[in-house]
Amino acid sequence: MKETKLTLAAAALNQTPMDWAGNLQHIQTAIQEAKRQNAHILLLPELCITGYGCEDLFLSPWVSEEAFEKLLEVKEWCDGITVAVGLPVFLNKQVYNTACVIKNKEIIGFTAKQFLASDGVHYEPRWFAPWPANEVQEFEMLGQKYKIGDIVYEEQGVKYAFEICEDAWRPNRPAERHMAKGVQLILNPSASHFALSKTDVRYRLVVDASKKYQCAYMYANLLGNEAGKMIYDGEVLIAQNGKLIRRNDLLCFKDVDLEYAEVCFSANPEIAEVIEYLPPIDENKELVAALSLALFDYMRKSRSRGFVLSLSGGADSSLCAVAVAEMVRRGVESIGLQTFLEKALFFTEEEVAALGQLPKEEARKAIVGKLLTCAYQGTVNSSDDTYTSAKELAGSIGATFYNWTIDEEVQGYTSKVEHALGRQLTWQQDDVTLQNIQARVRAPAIWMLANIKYALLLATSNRSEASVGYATMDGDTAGSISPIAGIDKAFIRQFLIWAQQELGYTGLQYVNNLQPSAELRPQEQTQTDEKDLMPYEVLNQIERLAFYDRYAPEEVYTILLEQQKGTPEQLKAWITKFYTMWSRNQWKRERYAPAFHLDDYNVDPRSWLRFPILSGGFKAELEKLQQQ
Ligand SMILES: Nc1ncnc2c1ncn2[C@@H]1O[C@H](COP(=O)(O)OP(=O)(O)OC[C@H]2O[C@@H]([n+]3cccc(C(=O)O)c3)[C@H](O)[C@@H]2O)[C@@H](O)[C@H]1O
Ligand SMILES: Nc1ncnc2c1ncn2[C@@H]1O[C@H](COP(=O)(O)OP(=O)(O)OP(=O)(O)O)[C@@H](O)[C@H]1O
Ligand SMILES: NC(=O)CC[C@H](N)C(=O)O
Repeated sequence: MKETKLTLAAAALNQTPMDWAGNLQHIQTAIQEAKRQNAHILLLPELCITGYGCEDLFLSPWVSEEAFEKLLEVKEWCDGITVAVGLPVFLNKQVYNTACVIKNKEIIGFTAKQFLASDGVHYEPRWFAPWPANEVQEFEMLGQKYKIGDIVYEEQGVKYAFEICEDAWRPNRPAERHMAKGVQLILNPSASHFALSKTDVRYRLVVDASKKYQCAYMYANLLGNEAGKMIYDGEVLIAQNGKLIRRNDLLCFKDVDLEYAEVCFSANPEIAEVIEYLPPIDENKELVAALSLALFDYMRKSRSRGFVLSLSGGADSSLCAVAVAEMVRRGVESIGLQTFLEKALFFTEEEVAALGQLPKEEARKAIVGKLLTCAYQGTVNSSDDTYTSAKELAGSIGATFYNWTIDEEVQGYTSKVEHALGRQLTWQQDDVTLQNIQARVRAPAIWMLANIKYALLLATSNRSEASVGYATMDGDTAGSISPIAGIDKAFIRQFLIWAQQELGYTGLQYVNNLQPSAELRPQEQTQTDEKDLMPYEVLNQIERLAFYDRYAPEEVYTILLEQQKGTPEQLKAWITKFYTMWSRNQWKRERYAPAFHLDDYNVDPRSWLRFPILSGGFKAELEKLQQQ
């Protein structure tokens, strides 16, 4: 085999479904950059012309037709370079998820995805048809004939072929067959959603495949919060024969993040620059990077002017506040102050100039002050501790902070209802009602601030309380996005300690000394979440065993008993409480504000976990459990 050297480039793109102009702009920028680096081949992410998250729009033939028109525009930018670009193709009344190869302004083929992603957050079989292995067909579009299917391409004698995202995740992956066809380079355009620690799986899929199939392997993922819920880390990998050659910094705030490398193809290729060491995964760092990029993209793509938050000084709302502060810190670090403010879309030229004059730290706080408005809304049941926590945290990050009480409004509603019923409401008889009215009365004023500021109202729900419906509907669930609803409470609490110590958020010292409490009952009752529910650690374990590992209630009990998580009686009581509350509160999970997918699973019925709203509530299974 004669030696050939090719410069390979791959770019992560921050796309948006159906933002034709924006998506094409990023594709053009990537092509220009790849040409500047004299790249022979440029790989772009899966479905990057339309965006990956177009949902049922993929079923409308006109969307594929429009994408084809855009492809013809992209083609014209590809002089002297080969570019792989993703789009849906409507053919024989079906839609195929394809990567189109354009070589020197000529379309030379479409590779169609063979394995459709259908687990967790993915629903591809609803829109696309899988392409059969080894099959190549011809089709006609706008008077031209094209090849589509399982194609092997060639660049200067180097044979290459594709695995499109999920293709690489299956045992019978196309790479198994590519080898026999003499393929030396595999391209993988992906839309692989972010989840904690997932990069490690991708690394192994790519690097191990390059070893197993003795080939070069290039991978390009989407970047950013594309369509609202899923976040993409923009991972770019280039590997050869089991060695990693290139990998970028994940979750950056750029529109286009391109990496390139010269790769030698021969019987025994010399691999010059090898990355020997990748730092170990730190899930806290991953979380803050994903959360802050997701918030920034959501804000600018929804054309909102920042965020409003009902800040209780407790863990959940404190995390939301820190996430916005980190959005500013990481964003400015990633793309610079000027670009960050321009991308935010609503800062005036004068503001940008004035902020540019300030010392770094001051500028950051001033930006947070514009982007985050918080209010502490106390009642007679609130403590000085939570007030101090909220005020100090807001002050330390520069957020705008208001403080008012809601006792008058609570009293107003309570008196009206008491008058109508002809009796007083009491904590003995009306506990939940008297709690919920406080949570509900916090909603209207905070919504007012959101309306005044044209800002997004952050709902602070976490996954643990979503599982058991431990929240007041239209009260503390009020909001337009729920950034942390995918993360469990135990993770949130350890994260805040880490953020205080490692990221320097000294304002978190107060919340880190508090026990989570709703503060909805009179203070002498010392309400805590864990007294109302069960230890969060146990709640999280039951949730995971029940809905991630999919065990039956009895099996969950046996596992927790073996792990000595409680006495038999305690465990039976907690498991019964969990399943009962889980079933009763599915309707609430249907009504949460859009949530980011961050952990390896979530409980959102619109993305990861579907469950009936009305059900038997595990009655028979829980009765059986009691007899154990
Ligand atoms: N299947 C179904 N479909 C539709 N609606 C259904 C339903 N099942 C019950 N409902 C309705 O749900 C309503 C009850 O729901 P909702 O009013 O939200 O209230 P509910 O779930 O009864 O109580 C809220 C719980 O959350 C706790 N909480 C509240 C606020 C903040 C915090 C905190 O941690 O800070 C904790 C509070 O201590 C209490 O235990 C009832 O009116 C009932 O009719
Ligand atoms: N005194 C308060 N002032 C402003 N908002 C409040 C107040 N009390 C509760 N809230 C709102 O209700 C939400 C739900 O309360 P919850 O207790 O679940 O969360 P938290 O207070 O942030 O954290 P923790 O549960 O750890 O105390 C809060 O995140 C906050 O948005
Ligand atoms: N777009 C895809 O095919 C994504 C599926 C793949 N299993 C992933 O999560 O990365």
